[in-house]
Amino acid sequence: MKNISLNIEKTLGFISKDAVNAYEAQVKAGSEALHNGTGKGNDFLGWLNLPSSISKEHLADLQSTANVLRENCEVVVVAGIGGSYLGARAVIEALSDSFALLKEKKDGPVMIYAGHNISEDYIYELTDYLKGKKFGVINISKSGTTTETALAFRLLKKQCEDQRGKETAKKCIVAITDAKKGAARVTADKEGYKTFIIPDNVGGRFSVLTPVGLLPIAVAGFNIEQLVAGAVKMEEACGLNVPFGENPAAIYAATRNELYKSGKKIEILVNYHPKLHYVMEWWKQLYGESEGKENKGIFPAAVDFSTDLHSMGQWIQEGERTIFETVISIETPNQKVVVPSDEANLDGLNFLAGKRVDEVNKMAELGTQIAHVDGGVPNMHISMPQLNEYYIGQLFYFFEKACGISGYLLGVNPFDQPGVEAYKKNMFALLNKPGYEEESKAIQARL
Ligand SMILES: O=P(O)(O)OC[C@H]1O[C@](O)(CO)[C@@H](O)[C@@H]1O
Repeated sequence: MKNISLNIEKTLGFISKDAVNAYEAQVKAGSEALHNGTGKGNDFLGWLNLPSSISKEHLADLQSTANVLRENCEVVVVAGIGGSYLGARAVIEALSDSFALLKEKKDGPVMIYAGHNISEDYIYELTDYLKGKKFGVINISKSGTTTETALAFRLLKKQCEDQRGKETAKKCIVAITDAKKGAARVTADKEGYKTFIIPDNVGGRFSVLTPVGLLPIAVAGFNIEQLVAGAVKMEEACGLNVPFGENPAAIYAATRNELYKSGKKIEILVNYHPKLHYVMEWWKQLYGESEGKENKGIFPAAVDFSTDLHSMGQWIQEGERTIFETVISIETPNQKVVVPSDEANLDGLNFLAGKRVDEVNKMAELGTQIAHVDGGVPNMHISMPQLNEYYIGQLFYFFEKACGISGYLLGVNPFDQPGVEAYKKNMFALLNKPGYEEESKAIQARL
């Protein structure tokens, strides 16, 4: 079976191959720091050997819990924010039929999301949609105290109990949280929910291969064994002893850092299949929270092409030359559609007749790559043989490993996120949360 592969050829007019290769020693030091646990944030390295340490029994436990939800729920709400929902959503949206929600016949529960915003309209519309429905909830929060998620869960728990009764609700609510602390743990223990633990040493954005990602993905009907198998494959392919030139995580980390050093401050992740939209969102959190600190770090952005070629395409082609692109390309689509011939040919598209739509998409991709490189945008290319669980598993681990190395190359702690506390502190002060009296006074004086 093939692996995902990385091609950096189209960055080499902007940075030299020698400059990339010159990172070899630094990358080795970074990888060793990860594997030996001697670098910054070394109490959050549980993700590193996670794929190969997932047991069959654990997967079976997840699958049987997923089956209970599948059997008892027509809708399952995944409540979580950031790393506590993006990985699951990334896989579920990438692998689901784009119109699954509109189809009468469903293969499993409808998967929807909550706890990732504080919009009153969203919460109203969600709870309204759930009225009269047999729904369940997967409540995901590592800290167990995240306001967005806790607020949504408070409403969903009540609605589930009111609609389905306490006993059924108990069967249809699952908590994924810390082993001991946090409000989500306290509630789950008190109510007797089935729970899964997020290991202490796995941060939210690295948690997709824990129950955080695996349970919702299994509930949606996707193959978590294959997802893990793909990640295991990349754990090997990006391992400590794999030579620099053959290690995709090492090369990606080195190339993006060299591009950054040369003035390319923004990395745009690109897809040509909108189903990958949430894979990009997952990646944005992974790199944004890991690297954006100490007044440095590449800004991770993302676009869906060719859609965004008709909006952001102008900026990318001719705006400030501080960007580079990383394209995720799917070699073979899962479906086949051929462009039909038309006798009148009023739209002038007969030159495409007989071709697969993917051939047109691939020429859009190639044409864009050439145009953007000509326009001063270095281009990295990640090739994914197919869109399935196995290759998404590979992609996840590849990006995680590269992120750890890249953060160390940049000289930051890739495993903390102190900056996200600032808004929370102000919000609590403004809402007069008990314990924030001093902050409340201080912030009121500034208004
Ligand atoms: O799982 P939790 O603790 O609710 O956190 C959710 C998200 O919030 C953050 O802690 C940022 O506030 C992320 O790092 C994390 O993925």
